[in-house]
Amino acid sequence: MYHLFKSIYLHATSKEEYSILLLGLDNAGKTTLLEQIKAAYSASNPNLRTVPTVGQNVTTVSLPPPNPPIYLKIWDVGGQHSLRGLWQSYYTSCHAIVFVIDSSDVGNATLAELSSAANNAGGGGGGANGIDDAPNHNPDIDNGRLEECRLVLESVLQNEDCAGVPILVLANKQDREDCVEVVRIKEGFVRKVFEGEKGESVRDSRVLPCSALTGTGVREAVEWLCSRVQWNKEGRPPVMR
Ligand SMILES: Nc1nc2c(ncn2[C@@H]2O[C@H](COP(=O)(O)OP(=O)(O)OP(=O)(O)O)[C@@H](O)[C@H]2O)c(=O)[nH]1
Ligand SMILES: [Mg+2]
Repeated sequence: MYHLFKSIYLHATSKEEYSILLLGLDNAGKTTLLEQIKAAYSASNPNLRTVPTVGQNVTTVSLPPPNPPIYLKIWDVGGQHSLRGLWQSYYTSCHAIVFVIDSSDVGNATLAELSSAANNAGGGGGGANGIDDAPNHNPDIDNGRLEECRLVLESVLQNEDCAGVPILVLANKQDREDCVEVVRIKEGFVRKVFEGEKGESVRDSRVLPCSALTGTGVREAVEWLCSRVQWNKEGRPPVMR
């Protein structure tokens, strides 16, 4: 009888916990985003004086009503080239991935040019390092780190440990005057990568604008994640805490 009551009590008082993995190139804004999420859900001030992450940062937030009573455990990992090999050790246990893009570092290309850069998937090795094959055919077009970003996003999508995991692409730094607007990142770049041969597996995805620095768009991002991890909970069950 004791055990029955204990299990009823534990069931009634425990909450689902989902792990969210923040990925993206170095300087994209992952740690700043983590700080804003932590601040938004714990009524504290964000520490926006970030330094490049070597290793990981992690924080757990509990969402207030009307959100469902769940925990999000958010993992922020370093995006520097030499650290990207560590990402895959997080894939099997994550419930969603946020891929953060610096919208001010994808160059000045038009929508059509962005698309053709995205279509340039080519046959190259395309590892997670983004330096092997970089076919930037037109020297007049400054693509910033778009090509590197494409290779890295493709390598995430291709990894079988990420199969079926919802992916939120955040077009970050939308507060900057020199940023590329979200529609261009979405239609000209991300959609092509997802529809390309290296991103072909069907998955739940969304592209949203945000500014991790000002906090704009951060709650919308968290709410999307919250709904999608729950929607996918048969595929990737939560941990009970
Ligand atoms: N203007 C602007 N700057 C931002 C924004 N988000 C981050 N930054 C700045 O971009 C720089 C890098 O931010 P981080 O959050 O440290 O970047 P990161 O992705 O964690 O970088 P790594 O740890 O090296 O992978 C910092 O100077 C931030 O202040 C944003 O939304 N707008
Ligand atoms: Mg960081």
